[in-house]
Amino acid sequence: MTRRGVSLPDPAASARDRATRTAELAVQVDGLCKSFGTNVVLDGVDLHVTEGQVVSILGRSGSGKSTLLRCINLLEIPDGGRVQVGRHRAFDNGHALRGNDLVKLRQAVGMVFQSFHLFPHLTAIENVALPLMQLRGRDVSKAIAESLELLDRVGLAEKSKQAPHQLSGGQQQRVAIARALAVNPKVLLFDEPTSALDPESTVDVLNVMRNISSDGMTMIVVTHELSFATEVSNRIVMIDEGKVIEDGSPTSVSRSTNPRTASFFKFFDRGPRLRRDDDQP
Ligand SMILES: Nc1ncnc2c1ncn2[C@@H]1O[C@H](COP(=O)(O)OP(=O)(O)OP(=O)(O)O)[C@@H](O)[C@H]1O
Repeated sequence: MTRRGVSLPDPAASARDRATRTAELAVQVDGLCKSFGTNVVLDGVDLHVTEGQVVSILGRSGSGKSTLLRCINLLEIPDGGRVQVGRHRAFDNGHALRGNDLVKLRQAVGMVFQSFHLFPHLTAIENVALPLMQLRGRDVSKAIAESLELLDRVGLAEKSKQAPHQLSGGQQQRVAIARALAVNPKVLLFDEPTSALDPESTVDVLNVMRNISSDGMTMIVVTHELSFATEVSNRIVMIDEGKVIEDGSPTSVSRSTNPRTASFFKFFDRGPRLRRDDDQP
């Protein structure tokens, strides 16, 4: 496989240092419960994420990973527990934010989906400019200038005038990441951002995510990419049957003797390796 990607510093170390220095909680989830009918999906999940941390959420299919993400930005309304993002009390004491408070929460929490969710009738730059105009009050020329900078950040400035159907899946996902960054979120949630991509596009997208993490962005990433989980994130949380069964450093979790964790790591291939500074060209 071609290993194409940008050469980057070690973001895990810098993000970890920053997190240790500030130790401010960006996301606080306590006792989160969510059921769909009789299907208990989240059963008392706790997750505290400090600013600058990159947390990978791992677990078998159907274990509740996406539901956890979707409860953080209230795409799903929890049944119980507490969710706080920065100063936004998303869900507390049975009450979920609504109206303008919900809009503000959604600005604080960017989300990147598996299937990109770009507007098909808009160009790449228009997709990124839209939230800048609608949510951050930029005029057209300023929104376009900022969008170009964001597209440059994900390596796509030269594709700014292309429509989504003229871009590869990996390029579309990078536009989606630029768009998520446009609202200047406090935290970015990624729901299996590379599951629909070929290995080469996967490396491109993971390298962009690594870049963003090295800039200090707080990230919670549902992924099956063990390379990302072990090489980029500071922390791995494993969910199994709606409960957190592991929460620790990539090294400690990947060496866990818990049979369910061990079989998970054995089952999944480590995936495409990300390129580091010391890689040979
Ligand atoms: N809106 C919904 N209505 C009913 N059931 C749902 C809904 N969303 C999720 N579920 C169920 O909740 C369970 C957990 O789903 P979830 O998508 O959170 O799992 P996951 O760990 O992200 O899985 P995967 O890795 O396959 O994406 C599954 O049994 C799923 O069918």
